[in-house]
Order: sequence, then C-alpha cells, then structure tokens
Amino acid sequence: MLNKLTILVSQNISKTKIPFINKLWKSVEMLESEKLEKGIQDYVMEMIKKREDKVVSGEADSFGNDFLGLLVNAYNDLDDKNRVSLEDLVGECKTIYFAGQETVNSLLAWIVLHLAIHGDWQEKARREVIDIFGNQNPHLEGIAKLKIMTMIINETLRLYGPSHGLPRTVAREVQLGKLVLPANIDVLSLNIGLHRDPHLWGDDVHHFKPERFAEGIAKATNYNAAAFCPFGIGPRSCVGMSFATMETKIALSMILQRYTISLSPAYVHSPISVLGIQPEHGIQVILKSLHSNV
Ligand code: HEM
Repeated sequence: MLNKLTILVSQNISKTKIPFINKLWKSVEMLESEKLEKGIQDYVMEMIKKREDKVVSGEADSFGNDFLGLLVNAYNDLDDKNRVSLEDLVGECKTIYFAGQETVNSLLAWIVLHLAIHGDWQEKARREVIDIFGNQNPHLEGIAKLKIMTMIINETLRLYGPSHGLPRTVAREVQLGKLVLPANIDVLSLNIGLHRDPHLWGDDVHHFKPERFAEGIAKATNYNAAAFCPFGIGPRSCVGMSFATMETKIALSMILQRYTISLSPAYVHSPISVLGIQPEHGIQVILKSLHSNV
C-alpha cells in the first residue's frame, strides 16, 4: 500500500493543485491516494489497538518500549500538551517504514549492480570482508574497519543515492546569489545535481570510482560539506544514517562471504525517479555460491 502511495505521490508531486476546486472534483489518482491513505491508517489503527488491548487485558503492563510502543504511549498521554494525534502517529509510522526500508533496499540494489559490473571492486571488497570476518557473521568491531566497503557505499550514494532531493519550505524571504526566494514557497534542492557536478567532482563525475573516497569524505569533497549530502544536511538530516550504513555493511558482507555477483544479460539500465532513484525494471544479477557448486 505504502509503495503504491509513494508511486502516486511522486507522479503527482509537481502537478498544480487548486485547493477549492479539489474539494469539488478529484482526479482518479487523488481518489486512489485517499483510498490508500485510509487503508494504511486502518492498518496502523489495528496495530495500536492490539497494543492497547494487551494492556487493558493485563497481558502486558506497558505498550512496549519499541518505536511503536513509544508512539502509542504518547498517543495515550493524559496531558493534552504531550499527546500525539492519530494523524501524527500514522505519519511517523509511514515515515519510519518508508525512510527505514526502501532507502537501504535501494542502496543495496545499486551497490550490487556496481559490484556486478566492476568485478575488481567486488574482489577487493570480498577480500576485505574475508580478512576481517572470515566466514563468521559480521561484528561491530570489524564493521568499523571496512574501509573499501565504505568507499564503495559512498560512491554509490553519490551516483544513485536513495534520496535525490531535499524538500524545504522557505520560512522568510531569503536571497540566494541573484535569486530572491519569497516566504512560504516550497523548494526542492537536488542533491543529485551536486553529486554529479563536474566542477565539484571532475570530468569523470558520472563514472563509478570509489577511490575518490580513499582518504575520506572531507578530502573527496575538497572540504566542501554540501558537495556530498546523501543523508541531507542541517538539523533535519537523516536520523537513521548510522543505522542505515551499518545495516548496509552487514548485508553486503554476508552477501560477499557467500556469493559472487555477475550482471545478467537481462538487465536494462533505466533509473527512474520515484521519490528516489529506482531501477525501473529491477536489477537482474547472477549469484554463484562460493561454497558449493550451486
Ligand atoms: C541509505 C539509507 C538512507 C538514506 C540515503 C537516507 C536519506 C535521508 C534524507 C536525505 C533525509 C532528509 C534529510 C533532509 O531533509 O535534510 C532523511 C530523513 C529521514 N530519515 Fe533517512 N535515509 C536513509 C535511511 C534511513 C533509515 C534506515 C531510517 C530509520 C530507521 C531513516 C529515518 C529517517 C527519518 C525519520 C527522517 C526524517 C528526519 C526529520 O525530518 O527530522 N533513514 N533520510
């Protein structure tokens, strides 16, 4: 449901909407979005009710200390000032689900594609993983030592970062160079534009070259912090950055420990923008087990 809603939102994000007219007439997409919104809200309500029922029946003595539990707690807060509305609760669940799942899925998919194409980097990354973890499961101490993998992740985030634009509302009139932005307008600052700017990255800007990051992000960007912002920038930057990076490193290490990856002839390169850069037809690769003849 959330995926369908995401696709509809991204298809309609730049279409003009006239609030009064839209109260009288709604397009097919708007009606479909409203249906999906309602479906998601009902689903979240069901989860909230399960938590509440457990407390009422005495089966549990709290709503839980996971993220949903904390939200349900805030939704039931007796103090009006601290209480979270149902709309906000559903919104938070949608954000965390989308921000937390689709982003890392998409990043992993683009990394796998690049490693399938650039066998030399695949080999370097595997060697590093085997040197650090052998065939054991990845552990915290080793994850911090994955230098080659960090370079590969950064270069993939630069070229195919799951988020390609940072939406902002202009709070007060502001001058940006020759441009005057009036208050209350929405702007989309395209970080993908910065990530693919030859003035910042050189003429080989469109090429996959993890070696750019060999000496860290600061050196790769020539100490220009805004040149590389796949997780956003400023006080609203991604809260899940460290978690996402760790998840990606664990998953990738486990894949490299087990399989070689090569590109399937069926793959057709067609990145499209669906609130992020997605492979339109998926990413078809061939995995061969390193530990058997499969
Ligand atoms: C590769 C993975 C990820 C990328 C590239 C990414 C990128 C971003 C970006 C660009 C923003 C907007 C920042 C801004 O407007 O300045 C954002 C916000 C956010 N991200 Fe992530 N993210 C990733 C993974 C995650 C994960 C795993 C979680 C949660 C578990 C998460 C939770 C959030 C939340 C809650 C926000 C909203 C923060 C706010 O509005 O204050 N993200 N992310």
